[in-house]
Amino acid sequence: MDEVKTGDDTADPAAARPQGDLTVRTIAMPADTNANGDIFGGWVMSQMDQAGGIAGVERAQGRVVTVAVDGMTFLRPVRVGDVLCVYTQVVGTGRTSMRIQIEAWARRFRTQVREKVTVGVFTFVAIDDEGRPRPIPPAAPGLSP
Ligand SMILES: CC(=O)SCCNC(=O)CCNC(=O)[C@H](O)C(C)(C)COP(=O)(O)OP(=O)(O)OC[C@H]1O[C@@H](n2cnc3c(N)ncnc32)[C@H](O)[C@@H]1OP(=O)(O)O
Repeated sequence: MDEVKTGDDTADPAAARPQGDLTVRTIAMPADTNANGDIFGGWVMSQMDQAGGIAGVERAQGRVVTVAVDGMTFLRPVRVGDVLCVYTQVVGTGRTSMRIQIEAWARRFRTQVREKVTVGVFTFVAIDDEGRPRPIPPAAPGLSP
Protein backbone atom coordinates (compact mmCIF):
# COMPACT_ATOMS: atom_id res chain seq x y z
CA MET A 1 0.00 0.00 0.00
CA ASP A 2 1.26 3.52 -0.81
CA GLU A 3 1.49 5.48 2.43
CA VAL A 4 2.17 9.09 3.38
CA LYS A 5 3.62 10.22 6.70
CA THR A 6 1.37 12.42 8.81
CA GLY A 7 2.43 15.07 11.29
CA ASP A 8 2.99 14.08 14.92
CA ASP A 9 1.66 16.86 17.09
CA THR A 10 1.78 14.94 20.37
CA ALA A 11 5.14 16.40 21.45
CA ASP A 12 3.77 19.91 21.94
CA PRO A 13 -0.01 19.90 22.49
CA ALA A 14 -0.09 23.70 22.61
CA ALA A 15 1.15 23.78 19.03
CA ALA A 16 -1.25 21.06 17.89
CA ARG A 17 -3.02 21.68 14.63
CA PRO A 18 -5.61 19.53 12.89
CA GLN A 19 -4.15 17.29 10.20
CA GLY A 20 -6.01 17.07 6.90
CA ASP A 21 -8.95 18.84 5.28
CA LEU A 22 -11.98 20.10 7.18
CA THR A 23 -14.67 17.77 5.81
CA VAL A 24 -17.60 17.86 8.28
CA ARG A 25 -18.62 20.56 10.75
CA THR A 26 -21.64 20.11 12.99
CA ILE A 27 -23.00 20.97 16.42
CA ALA A 28 -23.40 18.52 19.32
CA MET A 29 -27.03 18.51 20.47
CA PRO A 30 -28.76 17.32 23.68
CA ALA A 31 -30.34 14.36 21.84
CA ASP A 32 -26.82 12.94 21.30
CA THR A 33 -25.89 12.69 25.00
CA ASN A 34 -25.22 9.60 27.12
CA ALA A 35 -26.14 9.04 30.79
CA ASN A 36 -23.13 11.16 31.88
CA GLY A 37 -24.43 14.13 29.95
CA ASP A 38 -21.54 13.94 27.48
CA ILE A 39 -21.94 13.18 23.80
CA PHE A 40 -22.10 9.49 22.77
CA GLY A 41 -18.89 8.11 21.29
CA GLY A 42 -21.04 6.45 18.64
CA TRP A 43 -22.32 9.83 17.48
CA VAL A 44 -18.74 11.09 17.11
CA MET A 45 -17.78 7.91 15.21
CA SER A 46 -20.77 8.39 12.93
CA GLN A 47 -19.64 11.93 12.06
CA MET A 48 -16.13 10.59 11.41
CA ASP A 49 -17.48 7.79 9.22
CA GLN A 50 -19.49 10.31 7.18
CA ALA A 51 -16.46 12.57 6.79
CA GLY A 52 -14.33 9.61 5.71
CA GLY A 53 -17.03 8.63 3.22
CA ILE A 54 -16.98 12.11 1.70
CA ALA A 55 -13.18 12.05 1.39
CA GLY A 56 -13.27 8.49 0.08
CA VAL A 57 -15.85 9.26 -2.62
CA GLU A 58 -13.75 12.23 -3.76
CA ARG A 59 -10.55 10.15 -3.93
CA ALA A 60 -12.17 7.04 -5.45
CA GLN A 61 -14.44 9.04 -7.77
CA GLY A 62 -17.48 6.95 -6.88
CA ARG A 63 -19.12 4.76 -4.23
CA VAL A 64 -17.18 3.54 -1.22
CA VAL A 65 -17.95 1.50 1.92
CA THR A 66 -16.27 1.36 5.31
CA VAL A 67 -14.54 -1.99 5.81
CA ALA A 68 -12.46 -1.39 8.96
CA VAL A 69 -11.69 1.10 11.72
CA ASP A 70 -8.27 1.00 13.43
CA GLY A 71 -6.72 2.73 16.40
CA MET A 72 -9.84 4.60 17.43
CA THR A 73 -8.98 6.69 20.49
CA PHE A 74 -11.38 8.91 22.43
CA LEU A 75 -9.10 11.55 23.94
CA ARG A 76 -11.56 14.06 25.44
CA PRO A 77 -15.34 14.22 25.91
CA VAL A 78 -17.55 16.23 23.56
CA ARG A 79 -20.24 18.34 25.23
CA VAL A 80 -23.55 19.83 24.18
CA GLY A 81 -23.00 23.04 22.21
CA ASP A 82 -19.47 22.15 21.07
CA VAL A 83 -18.86 22.47 17.35
CA LEU A 84 -17.42 19.17 16.09
CA CYS A 85 -14.96 19.63 13.23
CA VAL A 86 -13.82 16.50 11.40
CA TYR A 87 -10.61 16.51 9.37
CA THR A 88 -9.67 13.82 6.85
CA GLN A 89 -6.50 12.84 5.06
CA VAL A 90 -5.97 9.92 2.69
CA VAL A 91 -2.78 8.34 4.02
CA GLY A 92 -2.60 5.24 1.88
CA THR A 93 -4.14 3.48 -1.07
CA GLY A 94 -4.10 -0.15 -2.17
CA ARG A 95 -5.67 -1.65 -5.27
CA THR A 96 -9.28 -1.11 -4.14
CA SER A 97 -8.91 0.24 -0.60
CA MET A 98 -7.88 3.52 1.03
CA ARG A 99 -6.74 4.32 4.54
CA ILE A 100 -8.08 7.66 5.73
CA GLN A 101 -6.79 9.28 8.90
CA ILE A 102 -9.65 11.06 10.61
CA GLU A 103 -9.42 13.54 13.46
CA ALA A 104 -12.38 15.03 15.33
CA TRP A 105 -11.83 18.35 17.08
CA ALA A 106 -14.28 20.16 19.37
CA ARG A 107 -14.52 23.93 19.42
CA ARG A 108 -15.82 24.42 22.94
CA PHE A 109 -19.18 26.11 23.43
CA ARG A 110 -18.97 29.92 23.48
CA THR A 111 -15.16 29.89 23.23
CA GLN A 112 -12.51 29.75 20.55
CA VAL A 113 -10.79 26.88 22.40
CA ARG A 114 -10.23 23.93 20.11
CA GLU A 115 -9.32 20.43 21.33
CA LYS A 116 -8.61 17.17 19.55
CA VAL A 117 -11.22 14.74 20.90
CA THR A 118 -11.03 11.56 18.80
CA VAL A 119 -8.70 10.03 16.22
CA GLY A 120 -8.80 6.90 14.09
CA VAL A 121 -7.83 5.42 10.77
CA PHE A 122 -10.72 4.19 8.67
CA THR A 123 -10.35 1.86 5.69
CA PHE A 124 -12.78 2.36 2.82
CA VAL A 125 -13.18 0.16 -0.26
CA ALA A 126 -14.24 1.54 -3.63
CA ILE A 127 -17.21 -0.45 -4.93
CA ASP A 128 -19.09 -0.70 -8.22
CA ASP A 129 -22.85 -0.63 -8.72
CA GLU A 130 -23.08 -4.29 -7.63
CA GLY A 131 -21.16 -3.65 -4.39
CA ARG A 132 -17.99 -5.39 -5.66
CA PRO A 133 -14.55 -3.89 -5.02
CA ARG A 134 -13.25 -1.80 -7.94
CA PRO A 135 -9.77 -0.31 -8.50
CA ILE A 136 -8.96 3.11 -7.07
CA PRO A 137 -8.19 5.48 -9.97
CA PRO A 138 -4.76 7.18 -10.03
CA ALA A 139 -4.48 10.26 -7.82
CA ALA A 140 -4.95 13.63 -9.48
CA PRO A 141 -1.60 15.35 -10.27
CA GLY A 142 -0.14 17.02 -7.21
CA LEU A 143 -2.17 14.95 -4.75
CA SER A 144 -0.83 12.00 -2.80
CA PRO A 145 -1.07 9.10 -2.48
C1 LIG B 1 -21.86 -4.29 8.05
C2 LIG B 1 -22.06 -2.82 7.88
O1 LIG B 1 -23.10 -2.30 7.59
S1 LIG B 1 -20.66 -1.85 8.13
C3 LIG B 1 -21.00 -0.30 7.45
C4 LIG B 1 -20.92 -0.19 5.98
N1 LIG B 1 -19.95 -1.08 5.40
C5 LIG B 1 -20.35 -2.13 4.66
O2 LIG B 1 -21.51 -2.40 4.50
C6 LIG B 1 -19.24 -2.94 4.05
C7 LIG B 1 -19.55 -4.45 4.12
N2 LIG B 1 -18.45 -5.20 3.52
C8 LIG B 1 -18.43 -5.48 2.19
O3 LIG B 1 -19.35 -5.16 1.45
C9 LIG B 1 -17.22 -6.21 1.65
O4 LIG B 1 -16.49 -6.75 2.75
C10 LIG B 1 -16.29 -5.27 0.82
C11 LIG B 1 -16.97 -4.85 -0.49
C12 LIG B 1 -15.91 -4.03 1.61
C13 LIG B 1 -14.98 -6.00 0.51
O5 LIG B 1 -15.31 -7.20 -0.14
P1 LIG B 1 -14.28 -8.40 -0.15
O6 LIG B 1 -14.90 -9.51 -0.91
O7 LIG B 1 -13.78 -8.65 1.22
O8 LIG B 1 -13.12 -7.80 -1.06
P2 LIG B 1 -11.58 -8.11 -1.08
O9 LIG B 1 -11.22 -9.31 -0.25
O10 LIG B 1 -11.20 -8.10 -2.54
O11 LIG B 1 -10.94 -6.84 -0.37
C14 LIG B 1 -11.07 -5.57 -0.97
C15 LIG B 1 -10.08 -4.65 -0.29
O12 LIG B 1 -10.49 -4.46 1.06
C16 LIG B 1 -9.40 -4.73 1.92
N3 LIG B 1 -9.94 -5.29 3.15
C17 LIG B 1 -10.85 -6.28 3.29
N4 LIG B 1 -11.09 -6.50 4.60
C18 LIG B 1 -10.33 -5.62 5.29
C19 LIG B 1 -10.14 -5.36 6.68
N5 LIG B 1 -10.79 -6.03 7.63
N6 LIG B 1 -9.26 -4.39 7.02
C20 LIG B 1 -8.59 -3.67 6.09
N7 LIG B 1 -8.74 -3.87 4.74
C21 LIG B 1 -9.59 -4.84 4.37
C22 LIG B 1 -8.55 -5.74 1.17
O13 LIG B 1 -7.21 -5.73 1.66
C23 LIG B 1 -8.65 -5.19 -0.23
O14 LIG B 1 -7.80 -4.06 -0.38
P3 LIG B 1 -6.84 -3.84 -1.69
O15 LIG B 1 -7.64 -4.16 -2.92
O16 LIG B 1 -6.47 -2.38 -1.63
O17 LIG B 1 -5.67 -4.75 -1.50
